[in-house]
Parts: sequence; structure tokens; C-alpha cells
Amino acid sequence: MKHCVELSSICKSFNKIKVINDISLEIPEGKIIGFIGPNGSGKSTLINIICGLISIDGGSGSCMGFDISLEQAKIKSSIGYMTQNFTLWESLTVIENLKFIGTIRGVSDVDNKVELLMIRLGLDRFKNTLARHLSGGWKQKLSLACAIVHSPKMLFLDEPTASVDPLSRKEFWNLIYELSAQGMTILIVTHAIDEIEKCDRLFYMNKGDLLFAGSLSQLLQSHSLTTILVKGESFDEFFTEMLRVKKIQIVHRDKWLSVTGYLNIEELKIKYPDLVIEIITTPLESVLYNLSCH
Ligand SMILES: Nc1ncnc2c1ncn2[C@@H]1O[C@H](COP(=O)(O)OP(=O)(O)OP(=O)(O)O)[C@@H](O)[C@H]1O
Repeated sequence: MKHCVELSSICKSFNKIKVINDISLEIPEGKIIGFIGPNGSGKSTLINIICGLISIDGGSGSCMGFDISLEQAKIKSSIGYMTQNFTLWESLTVIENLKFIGTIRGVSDVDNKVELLMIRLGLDRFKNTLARHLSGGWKQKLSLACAIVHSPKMLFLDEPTASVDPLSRKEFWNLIYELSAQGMTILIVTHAIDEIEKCDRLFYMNKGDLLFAGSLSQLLQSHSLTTILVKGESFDEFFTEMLRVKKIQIVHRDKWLSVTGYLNIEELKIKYPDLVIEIITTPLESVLYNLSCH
């Protein structure tokens, strides 16, 4: 499998505070990659490093085959970048925004390419509308169009759906799948559980460390957390005991209880023989919560 990003022992500090701590990783080509982790864990900083936007203090790396410390201009011309702020020229129309960015990006036959892109993303019906008059969802699509007008091989999306409605999010993800099917590598920063579940590969960061790299199923299996559903006669007694146990998550719903933690099921079965204890897949939220406690 070819890699479009390779990082080796990357370190970065701001004002003597370590923000990226000895991170090495490889990103396979053509996949949808999720960068996840709590606020302030270093996701955006690492992405900016990969894109050649900020310098590193130690380590080495490449993006699209170009050195992140020496060939920043080449990296910038071969990638697309979209942030949650949808950086658009508000007083230009949709078509003017696209042609402007396309021209800056050195796109040949820009008029034709912009027309095709607008049709592909459904933006053609708003081509003469000022960007500031677009709804949040359409601003997001225009921002995506601007990020891919030069047909990059890799696209970076930093929380692109944080401020749009569920339907726009769904449509946005259909476009992501379409771009991915055409061979584009997509790296997305997100906090949304449903979006994390859509990624082919995940990188979980916490306090500047890379704590996990792998698929969703590997992430779910990587923690020996257990989730059980419990119901039965001694339910109240069991519930009271669970409330006293530290580091477990409890969801109480009328006649049943869901408990996630490092549980000794055999012991519980002996202590509460009448309870029906069903082991279910640990929810992703629980695994992420557990990782963030490291
Ligand atoms: N230019 C900067 N100067 C000083 N500190 C910075 C700078 N950029 C980021 N930081 C600090 O680096 C740490 C990591 O920030 P970063 O934005 O990379 O995290 P993040 O995981 O992307 O967070 P979020 O999910 O909130 O966007 C934070 O403590 C942040 O305050």
C-alpha cells in the first residue's frame, strides 16, 4: 500500500510547551482518514505541519512525496484545505469565488473547470449569488468546491460540518464518498461520532501524543472495556452498588441498565444470580472517553 503522508518522530512546541510529542505515522493513499481527540490535543497543529504551513522542532516527514520542511510550496499546490470557518470572499458571487481561487491556483481552462465543478456540487443554480447570501450548507459546499478546484490528490478537512444542519452534513458526506471513490485521500478532523464511524482509518491524539492508529473495529477491540445490559429482580441493589464504583459509565433506563467499564462479569453473576446480564459491543463514546482519561 502506498503512503501519501509519512511522519517520523515529529516534535513541536509553542512557547516551550510541547504540543506534538514524538509522533510517527503513515497515511495510506485513497482512504478516508479521521483525526480525532479532545480539544487542544494537537490535531490542527499536526495537520498544519503535514501541509507545510508550520515548521517543526524535530523529526522529518513528507506529504505527497514532498519534504514537509523543504518543499512546502509543492505540498500546498498538491493538496486542498478546508476549515470550519469557510474562508470565502463574501462580496463575490459563487462563480467569482471559484474563478478567483482557480486562477490563483494556476488551473488551466479555469472557466470550463469551474462550470463542471458547480454542476457536480449542485452550485450552478446559485452561480450569480453573493457568497454572503448563501445558507450555511451552501457556503460549506462552495468552500469545498474552492478547496478542490485545482483537483488535489489529498484533501484536508478541519471540522467541516461543525456548523451545518444534518441534511447538509449528509449531502457533504455523499460528496466525500464520491471524491474518495475517485481516488482522493481525505483527512478529516471531527468530533462527531457518526462521522468517526465513517472513516476507514483513525488517528486518536491526546495531549500531543498519538495514542491509537487503526480501523474503527481495531479501536473498539483495543480496549478491554466491557458493556453489559442488566435487568432482573435485584436490579435496584445492583444499581446502587454500581453508583459507588469509580471509572464506570452507567446509563439508567427505567427497567434496565447499561454499564461500561473494566467489569468482572463472572463475579457479578455469582453475586446477583437472578440478574440477566447481556454483554453488548462497547459503544464508541465509551472507548473515546476512556482514551481521553489517559
Ligand atoms: N500558534 C500557536 N501558538 C501558541 N500555542 C498554540 C498555537 N497553535 C496551537 N497552540 C496550542 O497548541 C495546543 C494544540 O492545539 P491544536 O489547535 O493543535 O489542538 P486541536 O486538537 O486541533 O484542538 P481543537 O479540537 O480544539 O481544534 C493547544 O494547547 C493550543 O493552545
